[in-house]
Amino acid sequence: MSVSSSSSSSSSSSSVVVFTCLLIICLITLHITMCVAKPKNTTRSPRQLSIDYYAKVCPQLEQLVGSVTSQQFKEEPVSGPATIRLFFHDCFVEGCDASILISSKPGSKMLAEKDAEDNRDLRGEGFETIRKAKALVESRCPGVVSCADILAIAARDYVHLAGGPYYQVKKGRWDGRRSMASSVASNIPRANSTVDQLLKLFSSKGLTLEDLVVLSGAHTMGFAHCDNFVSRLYDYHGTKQPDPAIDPRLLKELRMSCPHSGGNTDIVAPFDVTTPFLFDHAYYGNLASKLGLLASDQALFLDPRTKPLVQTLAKDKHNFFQAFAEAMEKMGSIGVKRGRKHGEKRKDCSMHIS
Ligand code: HEM
Ligand SMILES: [Ca+2]
Ligand SMILES: [Ca+2]
Repeated sequence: MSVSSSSSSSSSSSSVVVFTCLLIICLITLHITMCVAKPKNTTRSPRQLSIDYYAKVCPQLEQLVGSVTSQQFKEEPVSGPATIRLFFHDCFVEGCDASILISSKPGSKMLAEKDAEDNRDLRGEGFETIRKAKALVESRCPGVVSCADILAIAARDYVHLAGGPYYQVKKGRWDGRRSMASSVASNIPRANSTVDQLLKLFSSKGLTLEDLVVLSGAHTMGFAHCDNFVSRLYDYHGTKQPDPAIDPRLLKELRMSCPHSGGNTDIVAPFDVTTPFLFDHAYYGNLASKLGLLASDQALFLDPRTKPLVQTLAKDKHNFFQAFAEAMEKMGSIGVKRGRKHGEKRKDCSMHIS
C-alpha cells in the first residue's frame, strides 16, 4: 500500500497522521538523547575491585593476614596448596564470595558447598588458615573485612611464600548469602574432564583457553588422592591397559602407592614429582615428559589447541609467573558481589549473618 494512492479529500487527515508521526519521532529522539546524556549509574561499577579498598578502615589488613600465612607456611606447608585450591573452588561456585567456607547447619538436609562430594577432599588446613586470619583481622578491624577478600589475599601469600610471583590483590568482595552443595558438581572440573569440557566450563566463567592452561599451573604444588587417577594406571578407558601417555617409571611408582583396588584411600601422590612444595613452572615440563598426574593435566599436552602454550610456559618461568598473576586476578573477580543487597560481611566465615 503506497501513501500517494490516498485521495485529496483525505488531505487534512493525512496531515494529522504526518504530524503525529513527527511528534512520536521527536519524543523517541528526546528520550534517547536524555538516556545518553544522563547515564543511570554514575557511581563506580559494582563489580569493580580496588587495591586500596580497606586503606581507611583496615590499613594493616595485608600484614595481619600475612602474619598468619607465614606462620602456617612454616608449621603446616600443605596449607599453601590447600588454600590456593580453596580459592579456586570458591570462585567457581557462586563467584568469589566465601560461599565455600559456610558450614552446613546441624540437622539440616540442605548441605552447604563444603560438604558436596566434589569438595570432600579440600584439606582442613585451608579452612584453618582463613579461620585464624579472620579472627586476627576481626580483633583489629571488627566488622569491615569480608572473608572472600581474606581468602584472595591468603591464596596470593602462599603462592609467593612457595617461590611464586607476588602480585597485588584487588579487594572489595562481599561474602555470599547462599551456599548449596547442589550447586557444586556442575561448576567444578573433574580429574577425567576432557579439554572440551574444561574449555566450556572455564569460558562459562569468562576465562579463556590461556587462563585454563595457566591456572592449571597451580598443580605445580600439592597432592591428589589415588581415586582421581587410578584408572589411568590399570584400565584406561576400559582397555585393561595403562594410559599410554604415562611415563613407565612414574607408572611403576604410582602403582606401588595405589593398588588397583582395596588400597588405603588416604594415600596421595604429588602433582609435580620434581618439586611438589615449590611454586615453579616444572608442571609444564612434566607434561611434556608424560609426567602429568591427572588425565586432565596430561590432556593439556595432548590437545593441539593447548599444547603450544604448555610448551611455551615450560620454557619460560618469568612468562608463567606473569601470566599466573594476571589469571589469578581474573579468576578472583568472577561473580563478585558488592553491597548489603547482594552480600554480607560475616564475623565467623563459617556462618551467615543472622
Ligand atoms: C583445570 C581443571 C582442574 C581439575 C580437573 C582439577 C582437579 C584437581 C584434583 C582432582 C585435585 C586433587 C584433590 C585430592 O585428591 O585431594 C586437585 C588438587 C589441587 N588443585 Fe586442582 N584442578 C583443576 C584446576 C585447578 C586450578 C585452576 C587451581 C588453582 C588456581 C587448582 C589448584 C589445586 C591445588 C593447589 C591442588 C592441591 C591441593 C592439596 O594438595 O591440598 N586446580 N585438583
Ligand atoms: Ca563462591
Ligand atoms: Ca613445583
